[in-house]
Amino acid sequence: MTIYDTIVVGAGVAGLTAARLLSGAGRSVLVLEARDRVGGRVHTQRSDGLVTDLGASWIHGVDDNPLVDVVRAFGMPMAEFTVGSFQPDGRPIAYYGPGGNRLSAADAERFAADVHTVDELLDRTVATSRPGDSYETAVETALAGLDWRPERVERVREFLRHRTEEQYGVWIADLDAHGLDDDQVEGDEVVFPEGYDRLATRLADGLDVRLAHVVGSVRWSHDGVSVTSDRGKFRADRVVVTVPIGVLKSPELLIDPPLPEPLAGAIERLEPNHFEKVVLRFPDRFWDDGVYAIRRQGDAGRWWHSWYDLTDLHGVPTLLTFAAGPCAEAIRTWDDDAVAASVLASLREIYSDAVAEPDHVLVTRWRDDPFARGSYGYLTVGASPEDHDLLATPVEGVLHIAGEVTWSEDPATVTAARSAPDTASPRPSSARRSPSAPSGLDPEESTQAASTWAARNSSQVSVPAGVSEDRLTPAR
Ligand SMILES: Cc1cc2nc3c(=O)[nH]c(=O)nc-3n(C[C@H](O)[C@H](O)[C@H](O)COP(=O)(O)OP(=O)(O)OC[C@H]3O[C@@H](n4cnc5c(N)ncnc54)[C@H](O)[C@@H]3O)c2cc1C
Repeated sequence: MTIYDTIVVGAGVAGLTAARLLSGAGRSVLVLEARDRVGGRVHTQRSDGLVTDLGASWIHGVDDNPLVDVVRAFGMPMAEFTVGSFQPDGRPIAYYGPGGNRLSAADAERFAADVHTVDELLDRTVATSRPGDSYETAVETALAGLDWRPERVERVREFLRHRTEEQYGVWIADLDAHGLDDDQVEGDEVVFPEGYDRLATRLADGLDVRLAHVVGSVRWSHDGVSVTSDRGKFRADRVVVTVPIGVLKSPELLIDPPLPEPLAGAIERLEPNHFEKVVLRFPDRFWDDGVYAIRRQGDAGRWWHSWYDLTDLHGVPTLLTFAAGPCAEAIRTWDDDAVAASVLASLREIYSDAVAEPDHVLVTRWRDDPFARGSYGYLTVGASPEDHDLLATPVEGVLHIAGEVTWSEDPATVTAARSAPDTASPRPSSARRSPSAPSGLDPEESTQAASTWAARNSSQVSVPAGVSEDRLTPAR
């Protein structure tokens, strides 16, 4: 039986990056992937000539983002769409008030200013929160200090609730006070008109990836690892496990002996969320021109409050909305028609009869996907951002958990999945972006691996002329 240097479990962005770093450093690497495709939660549907990202769409901030170097090297065109992090302003947004009328520009500006005021207060209440405080507690503490009339406070409260749901797919009282600590966007946000999946297919180039291999157990000792899939058993000196937090928590993947502390505690405190996309394509546009998003305030927007205009990106009239947190939990058992009917009823409260029946509706089901079991991880009340780092603690130099949920600077993102395999041990915050090692590599080898990574990307990938800033064209 071949004994590999490293087996990587999972061919998402984290697993493929880890495999490239290691094989670039001369290691023999085998990647085992349960699905019949690479990319994991980066998944693009191509049908009827349309390109739809069903998982990740955005890079949430291109400044100083290592992922941007990779997508540029791969020649992936990007389009600016700076609205993916639930900003209250910055780009044109059509706000509809509780009564269903569009807010004037001045009212929308006043509302956005209120959100910024509370955000500043919130920074302080989060920083001084006690262990065990929820994000809701921090928000209520910030709001309690205001002498505004109740209606004005309520608009900001509901905005922060919706932001928690869209950013982390969880009800505000179930997220730790520090659950949005990483929520800063540096620079423009971009999306991928030709599909985000190109990143994964390019990363997989030249790697030994075995698709349709569902790993059921990882047995490890000082002597190495034995990984059993439904298509056979494989051996290696070490293993990098990049499956999502929902899979790590499930009994479907056995790690034997069980993960020790501090990893076990971190897994307990992190949870997979409820967050799904609903994409609707219409025969004609009926919504406001020249806006990135439409937002609804008041009780009517309890579930469906934000729609993103993807028309220019998709080439046909298209709106994207999210089922997040309690809404996503509630619609889990609904069929797509019922979900569409609910979304359309909300749109009709704004645009009445102008809302046509959609030609096409797409509802994702990541929470029920056995190889995702949620869209990404969040910090339960009592958890700490450090839990992400603790989960990346190498186990006896043999086993390393990597993936989105093990990176505390930008967890829940493709950026995190790209960065997590760089590290071998918990990092002080100041050193989080410095390249360190995948499991089992010492710092010197790590630097080598990182340079090999860079060299491979520049020598093996032909970068078409003009790819860089000038491909950052607006999506609209
Ligand atoms: C709806 C949605 C929207 C999102 N939006 C954004 C966004 O706009 N921007 C952003 O940056 N991020 C976004 N994300 C998050 C982003 O997609 C993830 O953080 C990132 O792709 C995770 O990469 P990963 O490699 O860590 O995990 P994955 O991509 O999940 O890779 C893990 C791999 O392990 C495989 N696997 C699981 N179980 C087994 C097993 N038993 N045996 C073998 N293989 C197994 C899986 O099939 C998968 O391929 C979104 C995610 C979703 C679902």
